[in-house]
Amino acid sequence: MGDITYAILGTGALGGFYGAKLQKAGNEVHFLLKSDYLEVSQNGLVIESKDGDFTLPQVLAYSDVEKMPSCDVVIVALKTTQNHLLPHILPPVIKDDGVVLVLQNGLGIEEEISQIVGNVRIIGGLCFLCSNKVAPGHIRHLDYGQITLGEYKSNYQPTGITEKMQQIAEDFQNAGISIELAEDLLLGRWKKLVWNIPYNGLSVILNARTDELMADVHTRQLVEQLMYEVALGAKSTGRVIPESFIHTMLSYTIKMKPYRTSMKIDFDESRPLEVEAIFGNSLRKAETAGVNLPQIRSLYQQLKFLDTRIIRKQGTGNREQGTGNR
Ligand SMILES: NC(=O)c1ccc[n+]([C@@H]2O[C@H](COP(=O)([O-])OP(=O)(O)OC[C@H]3O[C@@H](n4cnc5c(N)ncnc54)[C@H](OP(=O)(O)O)[C@@H]3O)[C@@H](O)[C@H]2O)c1
Ligand SMILES: CC(C)(CO)[C@@H](O)C(=O)[O-]
Repeated sequence: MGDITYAILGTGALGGFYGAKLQKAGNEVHFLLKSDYLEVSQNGLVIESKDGDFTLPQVLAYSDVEKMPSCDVVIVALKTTQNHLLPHILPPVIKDDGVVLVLQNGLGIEEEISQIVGNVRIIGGLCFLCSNKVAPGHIRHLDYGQITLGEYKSNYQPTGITEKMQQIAEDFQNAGISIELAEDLLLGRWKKLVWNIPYNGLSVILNARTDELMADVHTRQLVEQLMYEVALGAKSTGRVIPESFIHTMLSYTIKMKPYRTSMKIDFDESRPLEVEAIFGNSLRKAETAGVNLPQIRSLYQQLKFLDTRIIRKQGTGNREQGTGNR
């Protein structure tokens, strides 16, 4: 049994999958749930995975953070559209010398979290994972799973490889989760956006899967142009994404099983979209450095239109941070 205790805030496709793997390997894991709480507290979690199916008939499930113990590592696995909840749900579950591990997509989230729990360490994780929640407490892991970990320091100064990163990496690796350690979290986050910005955005706007976007000469070109614009964004913050990385992402996606991106799934299910964390924050970071990213801005404007329509229909608020009027 590992010594580090874990809390999972958001037991969905990603949090449910990694949390279950950590528990299966013998770690103490506390799972926060919302609509699946009753099912999971009674019947546990079911994981269908390309690496082998398993069930955890009993898990430590909670519907209220006030009932959870404070933990060494708190994994933020909500959709970023729910991050407005963090000032309320994060402080009660994190130990004073604990670590917040942010496994969400997007940019600038660690900065936002440091405003809430400035006294604890924050590590970001870029998850190359294809996983869906198919029923309450039932996760389907389709492909990949590697996480790139990088520690946050104010203004995203590179931290190098820290001992904390190595300790957490060890637990994840023992649980069968492949880990890469990054010296520079901001560079890692921009690199992940090279994938998420074109595919998440275009899959929604053009109603297409990744294979369809890659099969058509025009959309393939558009994907590539957007990737280069993400690299420009990275450069505006002093980070260099080599051209070879863009080629790697293009061929990685061609080899990928036909994939409906998570933003497309959210759109199809009429759930709020992670527009601000992925697009808005990237535009704002580049803009602060005096760089305009017109093609990304165009995606952002279209996605905001669609997102606003979803939110109006639901009558609920997507309270993702951001000015919302780029
Ligand atoms: N899935 C992937 O393969 C993947 C890959 C890379 C990165 N990511 C990123 O990982 C993050 C999480 O994505 P996901 O795919 O795991 O989303 P998800 O399946 O929607 O999981 C989020 C979970 O948070 C729960 N939740 C929402 N509000 C809550 C609350 N107030 N209290 C407790 N639980 C609450 C949701 O429960 P309800 O269903 O009850 O609302 C849901 O189960 C996103 O930033 C995404 O971009 C995902
Ligand atoms: C990029 C990805 C499809 C898997 O590599 C996944 O990490 C995602 O949706 O962010």
